[in-house]
Amino acid sequence: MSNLFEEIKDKLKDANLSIVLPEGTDERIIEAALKLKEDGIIQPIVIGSKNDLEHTGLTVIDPNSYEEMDELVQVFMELRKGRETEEQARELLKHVNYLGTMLVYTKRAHGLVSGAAHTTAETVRPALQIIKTKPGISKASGAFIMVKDDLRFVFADCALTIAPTSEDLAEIAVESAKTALAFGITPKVAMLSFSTKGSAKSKETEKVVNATAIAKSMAPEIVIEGELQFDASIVPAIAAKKAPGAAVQGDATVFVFPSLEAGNIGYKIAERLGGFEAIGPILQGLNAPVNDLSRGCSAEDVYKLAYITAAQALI
Ligand SMILES: CC(C)(COP(=O)(O)OP(=O)(O)OC[C@H]1O[C@@H](n2cnc3c(N)ncnc32)[C@H](O)[C@@H]1OP(=O)(O)O)[C@@H](O)C(=O)NCCC(=O)NCCS
Ligand SMILES: CC(=O)OP(=O)(O)O
Repeated sequence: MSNLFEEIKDKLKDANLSIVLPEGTDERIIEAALKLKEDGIIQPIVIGSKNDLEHTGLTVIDPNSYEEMDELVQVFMELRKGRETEEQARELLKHVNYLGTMLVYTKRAHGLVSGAAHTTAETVRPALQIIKTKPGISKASGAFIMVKDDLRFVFADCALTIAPTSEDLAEIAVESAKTALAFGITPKVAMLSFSTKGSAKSKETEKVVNATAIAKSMAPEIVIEGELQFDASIVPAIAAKKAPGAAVQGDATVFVFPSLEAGNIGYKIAERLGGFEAIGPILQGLNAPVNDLSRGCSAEDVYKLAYITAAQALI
């Protein structure tokens, strides 16, 4: 993965991109912003108090004195088509995540990383309302790149859709395969379940069976297999027993979890017990890159996610 970051930095060298970090009151954010500034590859823009942050030498936007706030309020009201009054819009844009998201929407910044001090809902709701999903994508989803030594996997959805339908899971599978490709991972997608190839039958397993069929029809060029238990997706000998002839033979690289419960719990177990580094959640399917952090993140996580976010802006 260290190579991946070197590759990313190399690609970004002449791109002149800026990433907004709305949580200027969090020490981890400031530490990461200073490191990004020192690298000189992407420009961090921190939202916070100019007085408190003056000594850092960082580019700071202060919601209380931002000279372009009136313009942002007008743009926000236009895009929200009268859902908020001007007073409500002004109030919302005092929230750092709304202001940061508007900076991205109006192309004053190329991407946003937040969530060290906010919940996922507080971080992503402005992006869902303002930046919205790409044409043809019905729901955004959140993937993690899981890294340990030379192993790299994509786990999804670990962040957004609480109870995905078969259609949602299929879309998550295709988007996750694209995320894998974008970060140098050859996608082999496992649609996870507690059943392998009909070993159990229930509405939950049927949902994954249907999702697999839909995903295959959406992207016949991608290797997608399901329904698979985790062991059958990652251990060749178990795949040979439980799923002989399946397109994935213990060599899956992209794991699509059947619900947010499974995905969020699964990535944290791999991270905290399995010793994997969890980079993300990387939001997939949005019109511009906005990425959430776990509140348990380190300054290093913020720093790395800022590079990943900038790399998404180039895709
Ligand atoms: C993602 C989440 C915040 C959206 O919830 P919400 O804001 O209550 O959703 P709402 O139904 O009010 O929708 C708000 C807007 O977002 C849009 N939206 C909601 N979910 C979306 C999705 N997955 N993709 C794209 N847009 C979505 C809605 O269409 C709506 O847009 P509009 O205002 O333009 O009509 C919610 O599903 C959630 O809390 N998920 C779990 C997050 C979490 O805690 N994850 C674990 C830690 S990572
Ligand atoms: C991604 C995630 O689980 O975020 P948090 O730990 O902040 O809830």
